[in-house]
Amino acid sequence: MKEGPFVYTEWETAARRENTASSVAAKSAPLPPPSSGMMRVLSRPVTFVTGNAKKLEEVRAILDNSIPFESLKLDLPELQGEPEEISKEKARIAAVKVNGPVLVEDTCLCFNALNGLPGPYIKWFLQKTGHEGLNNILMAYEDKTAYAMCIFSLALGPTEEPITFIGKTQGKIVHPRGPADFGWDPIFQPDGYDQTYAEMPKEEKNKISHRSKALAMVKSHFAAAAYVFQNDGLV
Ligand SMILES: O=P(O)(O)OP(=O)(O)OP(=O)(O)OC[C@H]1O[C@@H](n2cnc3c(O)ncnc32)[C@H](O)[C@@H]1O
Ligand SMILES: [Mg+2]
Repeated sequence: MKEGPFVYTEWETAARRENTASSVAAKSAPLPPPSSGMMRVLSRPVTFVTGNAKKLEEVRAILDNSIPFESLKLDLPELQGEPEEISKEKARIAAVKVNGPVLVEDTCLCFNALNGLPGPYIKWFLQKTGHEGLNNILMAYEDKTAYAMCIFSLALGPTEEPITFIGKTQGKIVHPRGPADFGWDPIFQPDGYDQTYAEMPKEEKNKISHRSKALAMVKSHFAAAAYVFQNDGLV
């Protein structure tokens, strides 16, 4: 089947609307010429590639079957650089491995006192210093504010430029409270709440989280692009 261009125009509008409404940023690759109205056919559902079972759990709950996707547990390399570039490169690598459309996600925890660090390196900071260590780093600063950022990158194939979707939730770093079953959830208290992510019921976190804001944009993109799946999304 012949592949047509993306329907980007409407999505761009939707993205700007979202942006104003919720301070969520969406960025795309340089846009191709306006759509001729042809639909983009994907040979199969998008593969969400992650090595993190907790992320997958949240993505499943938030998407709730709104986008046909399958998942693949694969530990992709932890890259260095600016968060958006890391996420895009991750998508390129995943698309080559899967040889098809992929969605990947990179999560950052950014301390304002440290101009955004640890950011994409939070995984190592958490592993090496733990929740208390992360608090100790901030002892040198008055400013305990931080934001959680999630960057999804969608690559429709191994040679295609990934599109990114960014969701942010503002909050502050606190001493750990609540179950320690997902990353830095116990030390992140979102603005407007007196509970940490870890203390909140899952459904509540999924309503306001960095991940749900980014996924709202992914959903808008899929709705506007109206991709057609050759096998109707059934694998
Ligand atoms: O395979 P991938 O998808 O890369 O999964 P990962 O566990 O390596 O994840 P990242 O590279 O994005 O690193 C982010 C770190 O932040 C943690 N993390 C991700 N999302 C989180 C969330 O919503 N709440 C708390 N911790 C989170 C995660 O466990 C990692 O330690
Ligand atoms: Mg990773």
